Amino acid sequence: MQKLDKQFHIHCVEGDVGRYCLLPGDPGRCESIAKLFDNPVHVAQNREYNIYTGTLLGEKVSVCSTGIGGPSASIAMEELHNIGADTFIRVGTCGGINLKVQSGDIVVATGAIRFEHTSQEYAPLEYPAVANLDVTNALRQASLAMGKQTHVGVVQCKDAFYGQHSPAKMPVSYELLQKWEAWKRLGVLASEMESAALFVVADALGCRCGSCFHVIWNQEREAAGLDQNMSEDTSAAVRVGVEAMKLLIAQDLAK
Ligand SMILES: O=P(O)(O)O[C@H]1O[C@H](CO)[C@@H](O)[C@H]1O
Ligand SMILES: O=c1cc[nH]c(=O)[nH]1
Repeated sequence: MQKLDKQFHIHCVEGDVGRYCLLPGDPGRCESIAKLFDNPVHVAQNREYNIYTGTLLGEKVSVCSTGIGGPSASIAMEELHNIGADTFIRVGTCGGINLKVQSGDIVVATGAIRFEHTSQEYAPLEYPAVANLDVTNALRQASLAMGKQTHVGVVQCKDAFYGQHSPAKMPVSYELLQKWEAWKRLGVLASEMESAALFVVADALGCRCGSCFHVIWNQEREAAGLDQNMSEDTSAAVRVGVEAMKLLIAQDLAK
């Protein structure tokens, strides 16, 4: 596929997006991210891909939703990269695993467990899904500056949302329950669905990618009788992602 061609899924051409891209899963989260850009314009919408472009610190920045899971997230990153993007921040939601992670907190991923399959079509399982250090540091700095309770560490990715939430009813419960116990003992912070694929695809393409998340709930805290809180307000994570992107742009401009 030619670089200048309209990209098959995201329906964008070169010039439509910036080198800096925010990647929420939910198409409905794009508008709230774009509202924090200067001069945002709605560029395209096709399938789960909703795209706006504006500027931050005078540099062109875009937001493109990825939909749910590694397959559609990898397509978004590939096609955005085809038309010039090379720096990505996923702004997602997650469910806490570690007991210290509470509803409404922010999680910043240093790496992601590859319990999904998209990344295996890019790299063997021995290869780790690691976030870019500069992006991760910017996300941590932005979240702490906002006074948010911030947890930095490993997240778990999977393909089946209900494999996380109803593992006992799955025919492969023996595997899901045993591995979940391992994630807990290893101190894994939270579970989500796209970062493992995004981190590995970013490495394959020579791009930078990091992730921050709004914690919706924590099923382990609930099971331990600690709380049953749930929060769907992603506005803080959105601001963390945008502020971190500004930090990266400022660093790049200073080079
Ligand atoms: O809120 P988003 O960014 O979609 O992220 C999380 O929410 C979805 C599941 O509800 C998965 O995509 C998961 O990774
Ligand atoms: O529990 C959760 C919440 C958001 N996303 C997930 O994948 N799991």
